Formats: sequence, structure tokens, C-alpha cells
Amino acid sequence: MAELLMDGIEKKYDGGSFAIKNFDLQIKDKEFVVFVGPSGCGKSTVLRMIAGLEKATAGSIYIDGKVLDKKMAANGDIAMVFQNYALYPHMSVYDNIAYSMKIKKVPKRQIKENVEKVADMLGLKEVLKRKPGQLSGGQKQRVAIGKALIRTPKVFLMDEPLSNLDAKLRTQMRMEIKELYKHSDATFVYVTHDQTEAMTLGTKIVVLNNGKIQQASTPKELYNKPANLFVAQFIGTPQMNVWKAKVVQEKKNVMLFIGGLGRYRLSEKNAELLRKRGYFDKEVYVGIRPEDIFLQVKGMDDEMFQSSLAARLKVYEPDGAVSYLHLETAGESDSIENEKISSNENVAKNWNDTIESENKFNSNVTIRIEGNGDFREGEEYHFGFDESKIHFFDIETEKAIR
Ligand SMILES: Nc1ncnc2c1ncn2[C@@H]1O[C@H](COP(=O)(O)OP(=O)(O)OP(=O)(O)O)[C@@H](O)[C@H]1O
Repeated sequence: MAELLMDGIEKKYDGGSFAIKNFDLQIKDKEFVVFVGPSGCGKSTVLRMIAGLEKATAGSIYIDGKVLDKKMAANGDIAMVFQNYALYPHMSVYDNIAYSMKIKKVPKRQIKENVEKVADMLGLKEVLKRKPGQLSGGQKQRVAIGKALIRTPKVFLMDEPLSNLDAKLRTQMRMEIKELYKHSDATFVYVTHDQTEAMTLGTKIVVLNNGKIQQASTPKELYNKPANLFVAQFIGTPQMNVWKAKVVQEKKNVMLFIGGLGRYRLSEKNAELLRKRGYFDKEVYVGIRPEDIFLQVKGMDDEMFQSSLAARLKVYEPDGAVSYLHLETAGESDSIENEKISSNENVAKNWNDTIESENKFNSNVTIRIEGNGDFREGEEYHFGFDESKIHFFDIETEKAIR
């Protein structure tokens, strides 16, 4: 049983700015919590504070209701696996794994039993006599995990444990860590900058940016309901399409004028949401994931395409089971079926011009399709999207509009 509570944590390094600020988080017993975020966002700092290697400048960390102290790490309640393995090069694999038990003067027979059990679990039985220098990267990482595992910690901390491995090995080790978690009673806290690792391993993901928690949720919730633009674009590959748009009431319809791409008639549900939140005649960011966009093909019900979004195919990437189409705004607005732009023609045109002049979101479009097809680069394609999957974000705060 190990429940962690981080209450009002701040960390400021000497001479530096805040690495962590306003940090409150509860990690429940047996959760697998993954901290993810760009380089320098404070992931390792949080982990090192839990390990007792760094002291918070404000706030407290509690484990099962007791304030965390160095003793907890020393007596084996908390074990950490580092990115660079941290093995003793002059010791055999057996001695590396056995080290913490030897220090505690555990009887030799019991050490042997435990080391063999751990080695068996991690597929290291054949290499117990070797030194770390005679192992592959994956084997070294398994030994590092074995060293931590033998202590039967209550909290398992892992700092980018797979980042030194090649892609294939990383996938394999990821599955092994998941198995290890399933068969362990420990609480896992894992740091990575790789969002695939975060999504596949975590029962809860904490997205960090600039030392602050952006969102802490299940992988599904993060993907489907990102709390803000940062999370929306950080989670998901290829990343979510984000376009700047103006919300305009046209007679009975509510339209989005999307920079460079055209206009889109919103469903009543989404129109109502934006009306209630006061976004009529204002700009919003519109987000849609690549897999939620569909191309208009001949014979499709025209009703679905009363919205005339279009862009030119720049790069087509067939990738076996799925393919990616990267489109860019057609350039001159007259290439976007202007005949469909009716009463508010000039507003829409001016709007497109304004938005296109801003570089932050240049209305490029990435579409993911199942299988592959016959697409020609340079041609213009029309598309729509699954509107139940649309995301809106406030331009100023970048928070999701719900
Ligand atoms: N010992 C230190 N002294 C001063 N500043 C530090 C120290 N360690 C980290 N920092 C700073 O604190 C911030 C957070 O660093 P941290 O290592 O926690 O980030 P990270 O998210 O783990 O990054 P990465 O993914 O690159 O490892 C960074 O700005 C870093 O430069």
C-alpha cells in the first residue's frame, strides 16, 4: 500500500527560476502515473523529490499519510530506475541485483533465491555471471529494473528508463514494464517525454509544461477531452489540427470561417455551446484530430458537405495500414470555391486574409485515412469532419470551451 500526496510543492534551484510551481497531486495506491512533457518542464525534478534526492523549497510530500523523509528511500520503500541504468560496472549481474540485500546482511541463501526469482522474471538467468559491459542495452535496463525490483518497493520510480534503447527494444521493454506492473503491488511513477509510452503505460497521465500541471487524467480522457491547447497538441500523433476561426451567425445558421480553408456550418449542439459561452462574432481555435477528418469523395451525400472546406495536397504518405495526407491552404482565397460563399462573402474573404497573415496557425491540415488510395499531390481536396469530435479553445486563455 502506497499512496502519495504532493501538497503545494514548489522547487526553485539556486540561482534559477521555479522548476516546479503550485504542484498538487494525489497518486493512489497501485496507480501507474506517468509524467510527460517537453524537455525542461520539470518531470525529473518531481521524480527526484519523491525519491528524496531533491528537497522541495515549499510544500510537502506524504507517503501513506507520513511526511516523506530520506529514510523511506534508504529502507527500500522507494526504488528508482535511472535512464543511464546506474549499474556497478565491476560487479556481475548477480551481484548488481543482490547488492541492496547484501548491504542489509540478508542470509546468502535467501539472496540467491530472490535474485533467481527476479532474474527469471526479467529473462536474465543466462547472463547472471556477466558484467554490465557484456550486456546489450535492453539487458542492462532489465538489470537496473531487477536491482529496484528485488527491494520489493512500495513505490517504483522510473526516469526515462527506455530512452537509451532502439525503437524495437523500446516497444518490447514497454510491454515488459506493463507486465511487471500487473504482477506487482507497487505504485509506479514514470517519467518520459514520449507520449506513446505515456499513453500505453499510464493509468493516469500528468502533462507538465513550465513546471505546472496542465492536466492529470486517464489516457482516454486526455485524448478525448484535452483541458487546453497545449495538452491537445502534445498528446496524439500526428498532432491535432488547430485552426483559427470566427464564429458567425448567418440567418438561421451558425458558421465557422476557418482561415484559408473555407466555411463550415456548425451543428445546433456546437452552435448552442458557442452561443452560451459568448463566442458569437468572436474568434476561437478549432481543433480536430487527423483521424476525425474525412475526405469528400464523389457520390457522397452533398448534405454533409454544405460546408466547403478545401486545401491542396502537399504530401501524401501511404504507410501500409494507414496513410497520411498533409494539405496546405490553397493560397489565394479564390481557389476555395468562392461561389459557395454567399451573403457574407466579403466578411469571409477578409477574414481568410487576416488569418492567413498570422503564422501561428497557418491552417495546414493533416488527415489520417485507413488503408491507402490514389491521391495526387498538388490537387485540391474537399473535406468535412466528425463534428462530435470537434474541440474549441479560447484564443486568450487557450482553455477548452465546454
Ligand atoms: N541542479 C539544477 N540546478 C539548476 N537548475 C536545474 C537543476 N536541475 C534542473 N534544473 C532546471 O529545472 C528545470 C526542470 O528540469 P528537469 O530536469 O526537471 O526537466 P525535465 O522535464 O526532466 O527535462 P528533460 O526531459 O530534458 O530531462 C529546467 O529548467 C532545468 O534547467
